[in-house]
Amino acid sequence: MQEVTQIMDDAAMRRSMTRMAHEILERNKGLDNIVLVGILTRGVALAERIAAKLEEIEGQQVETLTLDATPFRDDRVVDKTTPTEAPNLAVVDRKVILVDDVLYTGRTVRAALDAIMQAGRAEAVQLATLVDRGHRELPIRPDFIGKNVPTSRSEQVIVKFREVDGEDGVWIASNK
Ligand SMILES: O=P(O)(O)OC[C@H]1O[C@H](OP(=O)(O)OP(=O)(O)O)[C@H](O)[C@@H]1O
Ligand SMILES: O=c1cc[nH]c(=O)[nH]1
Repeated sequence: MQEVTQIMDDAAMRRSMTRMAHEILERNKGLDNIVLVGILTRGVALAERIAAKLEEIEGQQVETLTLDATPFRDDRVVDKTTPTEAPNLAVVDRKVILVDDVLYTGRTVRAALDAIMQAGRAEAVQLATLVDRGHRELPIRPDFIGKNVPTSRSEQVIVKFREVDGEDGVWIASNK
């Protein structure tokens, strides 16, 4: 039987995203030259939420770009016979904040970093995630974390965003 437990409601998510926005501003001393790059699917929703919060706090717009890291993955079947095209992302000389909803093995972020490098040389790349659930397979560590959630590998973290899923919240699903 699957047991599903909610660990963040919409208010908790909102508070975490607000804190992350403040941390981004503090670390970067403002928003100059910053671009948020959201990884499909829910990283994009998170990036847009954080961008809206940054704008609310600073009164300055921040650009949000969308990245599909799938062609750059090393752990799912992709066509290796044709070279992967560099994504059309304006990152050259900008401070990129890579955004994803869950950080687990780190393989999605590795693929995203590969995509960003191919798009051009960013001034810096920082990583923001709503949930860090551990179990990294690569030396990747987030700069901005909504919530650290210790998990076992058999569990699943489910993040929902209103824009994508019709509601906001985070759940852990485990098989009992
Ligand atoms: O650190 P990792 O082990 O790579 O796992 C994290 C990734 O897994 C989920 O994406 P998923 O692959 O389910 O795609 P989706 O967001 O498009 O549903 C999540 O949104 C992260 O992108
Ligand atoms: O538990 C997990 C692992 C990877 N990606 C998710 O969205 N949840």
